[in-house]
Amino acid sequence: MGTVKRGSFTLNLDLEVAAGETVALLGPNGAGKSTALHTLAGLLPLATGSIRLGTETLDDGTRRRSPDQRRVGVVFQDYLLFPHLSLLENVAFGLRARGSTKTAARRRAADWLRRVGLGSRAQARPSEVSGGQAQRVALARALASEPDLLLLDEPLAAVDAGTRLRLRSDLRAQLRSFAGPAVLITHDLADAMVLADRIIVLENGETVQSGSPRQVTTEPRSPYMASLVGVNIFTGLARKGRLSIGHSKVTARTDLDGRTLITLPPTAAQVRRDAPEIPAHNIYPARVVGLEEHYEAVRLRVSPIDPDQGLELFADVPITELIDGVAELGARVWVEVDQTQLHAYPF
Ligand SMILES: Nc1ncnc2c1ncn2[C@@H]1O[C@H](COP(=O)(O)OP(=O)(O)OP(=O)(O)O)[C@@H](O)[C@H]1O
Repeated sequence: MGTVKRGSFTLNLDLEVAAGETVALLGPNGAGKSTALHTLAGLLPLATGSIRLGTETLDDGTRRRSPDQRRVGVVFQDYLLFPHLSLLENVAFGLRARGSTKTAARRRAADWLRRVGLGSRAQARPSEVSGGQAQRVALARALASEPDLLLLDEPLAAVDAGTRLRLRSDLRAQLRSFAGPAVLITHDLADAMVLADRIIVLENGETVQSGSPRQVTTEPRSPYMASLVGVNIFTGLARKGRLSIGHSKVTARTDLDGRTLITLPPTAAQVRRDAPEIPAHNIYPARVVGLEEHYEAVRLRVSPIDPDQGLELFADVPITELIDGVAELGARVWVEVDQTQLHAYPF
């Protein structure tokens, strides 16, 4: 790919997807995910660079194939099914538009509805099926025209949490059997992890990191990605076997050398009311500056009284271990960082 301009926003994306591979573009609102998807679909022009699909050039910054000249299947976030057509006619519509005869289009559409488990609902209208079923119709419609590239725009955003789990594994199976490249955009980490072989994290139009789902989650490279994973992230410096973190006196052993990123799970910071009997460099006084009730824990945001002593971080206190006076905004507490759970990796 290359760059895409949208008003004052610029997307700068280097994207290569192999046949049979699913890549997720993951990022916050306004990161440029839709811009990327619309450009691949032919709805927005490239400013520089090129888009190639197999041996064909779809856009080289000067000449561009229109959306209907591209063999690209798109599953939109809100599915865009025609309300007055049956599910069968919805799936057949794209085939008819691409020149299939009515009979052939209907036969193929019926076959695809069966493949997504909706063979018996072929005559229903979109208003008569659930959100999850509508999602499967949209997928069948995209796949029925045998696209060379499949694009999915937040494919599970419109379904409830329970349906989402089941639909996610169904969709994963469908993606596995799709032979071409697939690009998925989402801001849901679980969707990206389950559905994609590779994740590209986009922020402000730029790639922040890319790798396997495991790589991007174990070694997040931005505060956004760390917050999606649910870990604290800091910058540090490794020198002569010692890792110093931010300006704090909290240190740890390391084999690395140079600038590092460091994560710490919120469960690896203990919050206590009383000062320790034996002072240690990983224990420091702090104040509770934020508080969130979670299912089995209270997540506290603690800020060191002296920024040169400790780290500002999230700490989870299990409900079963809550002590009076700790889970209160403004409370003065002691924080102990479990150094064994600090994970450092090159910056
Ligand atoms: N029609 C438009 N004209 C000008 N700028 C636009 C237009 N649509 C979007 N933008 C800008 O482009 C940037 C990227 O938007 P985009 O919709 O690609 O982000 P996104 O990652 O898909 O976000 P979301 O998750 O909110 O859909 C934003 O800063 C937005 O303000």
